[in-house]
Amino acid sequence: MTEQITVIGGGLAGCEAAWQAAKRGVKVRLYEMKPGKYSEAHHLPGLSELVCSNSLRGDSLENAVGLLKEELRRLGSLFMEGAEATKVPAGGALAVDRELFSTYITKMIEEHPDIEVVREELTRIPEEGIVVVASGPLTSGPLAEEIGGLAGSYLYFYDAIAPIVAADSIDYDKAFRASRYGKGDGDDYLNCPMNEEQYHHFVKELLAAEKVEPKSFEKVVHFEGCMPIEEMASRGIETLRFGPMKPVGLTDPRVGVEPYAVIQLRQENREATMFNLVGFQTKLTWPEQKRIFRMIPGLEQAQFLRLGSMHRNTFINAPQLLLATCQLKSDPRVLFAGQITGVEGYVESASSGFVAGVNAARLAKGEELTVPPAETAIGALARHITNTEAAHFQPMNVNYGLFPPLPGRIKKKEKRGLLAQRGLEALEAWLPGVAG
Ligand SMILES: Cc1cc2nc3c(=O)[nH]c(=O)nc-3n(C[C@H](O)[C@H](O)[C@H](O)COP(=O)(O)OP(=O)(O)OC[C@H]3O[C@@H](n4cnc5c(N)ncnc54)[C@H](O)[C@@H]3O)c2cc1C
Repeated sequence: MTEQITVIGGGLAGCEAAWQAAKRGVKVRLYEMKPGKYSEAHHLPGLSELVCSNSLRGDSLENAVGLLKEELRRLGSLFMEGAEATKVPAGGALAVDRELFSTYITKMIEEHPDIEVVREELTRIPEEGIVVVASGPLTSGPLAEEIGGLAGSYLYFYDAIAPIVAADSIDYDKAFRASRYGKGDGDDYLNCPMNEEQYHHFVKELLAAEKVEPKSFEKVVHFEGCMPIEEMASRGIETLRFGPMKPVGLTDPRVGVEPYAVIQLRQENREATMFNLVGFQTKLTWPEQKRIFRMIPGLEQAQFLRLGSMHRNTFINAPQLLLATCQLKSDPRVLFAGQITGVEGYVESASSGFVAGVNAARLAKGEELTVPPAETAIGALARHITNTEAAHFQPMNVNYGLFPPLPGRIKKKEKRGLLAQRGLEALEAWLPGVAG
């Protein structure tokens, strides 16, 4: 019986999987190719790097991602421990200082006596032993080829990243502090207001701006939750005003009314020296980004610390290839976790890493593998990854349709509260002692 496992990739899923397996008394060898080799989207040398937004999204128990986070908290997830320790103000959302977050997780993993971190690119899946593949959407080329061979094929779609500006380059006479409907501390975001004329001019310029074109042989498929801003704008003049530029619930205190449209800036680090443009992921060329985004009131003199970009995302056809335990049907000693399974999002990736870590440990110890209960958000996610082809394109929300039916005549919000309660009871039954 092997009591050692290999994890490939020290991202959100890989670190959570390694942590959970080690917590269960199994030795882990974790391979991470940074800092020797970086993907196009990774920049920090540490583990568990958040590549785009620094937000882990809503923290309320009334939405799927909030439920997932609460379950992870109760399950003793390292991801949530790191997030709590490094959070920054973000209204009703949970956002973190990405450098502190990565530093925190790296330290915890590196100092764990049962985890050995090997800073090397793995180009092949080891032929023996239990392996968790968590190399992410930007899995390095040779390994992606190998996974393609093993899994029959792999797929891809495109993702885009939002720009970050320096706080001291923002014009605070124009930008105002407020969070939507006064959530959080009520002033967690900076908001750049636009009037109707400015908005129309901005959309027109955005549509005409030069974009980075994909290579001719590449078919560009975007994930809806990470749609480039210019792509959204092309769907209709009002689309942005009902999307990332929505003014609802954001009153400009200087005039006492909601602006016609708003660009929100979210604090990026603890020192509040950087802000990201919320929802402004883009594939405009770099000079065009500077030109167009400096049209935003308050950002005329903006200094860009990071510009937006677009990346290919690799994933396997999980519904066809994986069991809900995260195991590869054709070779059950190999488990997959994180975005390479087609699931999308930081919290979702960490959640799937949690399930893979628990199951890899069980496999190493000769125990029976399980899927978290269907009443839980983490259980729904595991089923969602493997049951639905559509998982690749709508995974930001756990599919509530997968939960068992509840008694009729309950309002939606109450239903979700009830699910949370039932979910916690089910969690306790799954991993006794964790949900108390
Ligand atoms: C461009 C982009 C923007 C995104 N924006 C958001 C967002 O705003 N919000 C959100 O919730 N989610 C976002 N996501 C999704 C989110 O990043 C991922 O879901 C999450 O980071 C994936 O976690 P992971 O552990 O699967 O992969 P990662 O966090 O990418 O970790 C994989 C790790 O494996 C390493 N690695 C790769 N190949 C090898 C190899 N051969 N050998 C050794 N190590 C290797 C990499 O260096 C990396 O550290 C975005 C993804 C991308 C690509």
